[in-house]
Amino acid sequence: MSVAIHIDKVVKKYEDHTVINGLSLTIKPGELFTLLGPSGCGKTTLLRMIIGFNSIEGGAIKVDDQVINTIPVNKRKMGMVFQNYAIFPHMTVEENIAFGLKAQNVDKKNMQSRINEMMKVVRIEDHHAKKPDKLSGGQQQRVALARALVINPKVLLMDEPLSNLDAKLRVEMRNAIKEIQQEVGITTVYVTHDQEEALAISDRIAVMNKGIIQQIGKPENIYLRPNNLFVAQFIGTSNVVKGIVEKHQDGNYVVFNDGYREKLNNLVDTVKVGQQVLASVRPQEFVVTTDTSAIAGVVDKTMFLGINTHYFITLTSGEKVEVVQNIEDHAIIPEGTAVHLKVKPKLINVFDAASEMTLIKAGE
Ligand SMILES: Nc1ncnc2c1ncn2[C@@H]1O[C@H](COP(=O)(O)OP(=O)(O)OP(=O)(O)O)[C@@H](O)[C@H]1O
Repeated sequence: MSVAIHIDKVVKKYEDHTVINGLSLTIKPGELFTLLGPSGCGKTTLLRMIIGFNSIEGGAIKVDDQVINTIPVNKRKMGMVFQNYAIFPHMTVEENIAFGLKAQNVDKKNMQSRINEMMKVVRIEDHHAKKPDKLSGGQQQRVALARALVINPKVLLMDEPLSNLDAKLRVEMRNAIKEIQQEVGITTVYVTHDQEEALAISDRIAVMNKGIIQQIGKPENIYLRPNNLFVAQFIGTSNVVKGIVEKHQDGNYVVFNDGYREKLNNLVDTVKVGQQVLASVRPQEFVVTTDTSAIAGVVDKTMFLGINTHYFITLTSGEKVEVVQNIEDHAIIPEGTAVHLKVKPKLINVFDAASEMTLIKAGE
C-alpha cells in the first residue's frame, strides 16, 4: 500500500538562518510529486528533511499517521536517488543492487529473485555483470534507481537525478522514471529546477521560491493558470505587458499599450476601474493581425524553427515580447516589419501590478 506524506508547518534553520519557515503540503499515496524552483529556494533542504539527513526545527512530517521527525534515516524505509548516481565503482550492477538488501537480512534465494525482479523493472538485466565504468550515465542511474527500490521502500526521493545526463538521455530517462514509478506505484518526491522536466514527469508540482510554496497543482493547471507572476514567469515563457482595467456595461476590459482593449470575461469581481495590471501572455497567445487598432510593434528578429516561427518584437511602449506563430497561419514576417498584435483573451493571465497575484476567477 502506498503512503501519504503530510508536511505540517515545518521549519528549517541553519544556525540563525531560517531557510524554510512554516511550510505545509500533502503528498498523496502513489503520486509523483515534484518540488520545483530556482537554485537555493530550499527544495533539497526539504527533501533531506523528509528522508532524515536534515533535522527539523519546527512543525512535523508524517508518513500516513506517524510523525517521523526524530526517526533515524535507516528506520524511515525510504530510498533516495542522487544527482551523481552514488553507485560503487568496484561492484557490478548486480552487486550494487544487492548492497541495499544486505543490511536487511534477506535470505539468499529471496535476495536473488528480488534483485532479478528489480533489474527487470529498470531494464538493466542485460548488463548485470558489468561495472559502472562500462555503463552509460542513463544506465548508471537505472542501477541507482534499482538499488533504491530493491528494499521495498515506502517512499522514493529523487534529487535532480537527471542533471548529469545529456539532453537526449534526459528525455529518455525521464520517460523511464515515470514508467517505472507508475509500475511500482510508490509515493515519490522529485526535486528539479527544470520546469520542462517537472511538467513532463509529475502528477503534481509544488513551485517554490525562497522557501515558500507559490502554487501546488497538476502541471497543466500551473502552466495555464499560474497563481502569481513568479509562477507565470518560472514555468514556460511569459511576456509581461502592462494594462489598466476598464469597466463597461458589457463587462471588464483591460486596456493595453496603444489603447488596444480586450474584453476579459474571467476577471474576479473585485477588479476596480483604473487598476494597474500585468498581463502574462505566452508567445503563442499573441496573434499577428492586420487590425491597426491592435498593439503596434516592430519585428527585431525572426527565427524560423520549422514547426513554427519565433518573432522578437519591440512594442511602441518599449516592452519587448516574443511571439510564436504557426507556419500555416502566416507567411514569414521579415525583420524590420511593423506589425500589430492582439491577444487571445481566454488564455492570457492577468495579475495585480502591486501584489502580483492573479486576477483570474478560480476555476476559469
Ligand atoms: N548545510 C547548510 N548550511 C547552511 N546553509 C545551507 C545548507 N544547505 C543549504 N543551505 C542554504 O539553504 C538555502 C536552500 O538551499 P537548498 O540546497 O535547499 O536549495 P535548492 O533549492 O535545493 O537549490 P539547488 O538546486 O541549488 O540545490 C540556500 O540559501 C542555501 O545556501
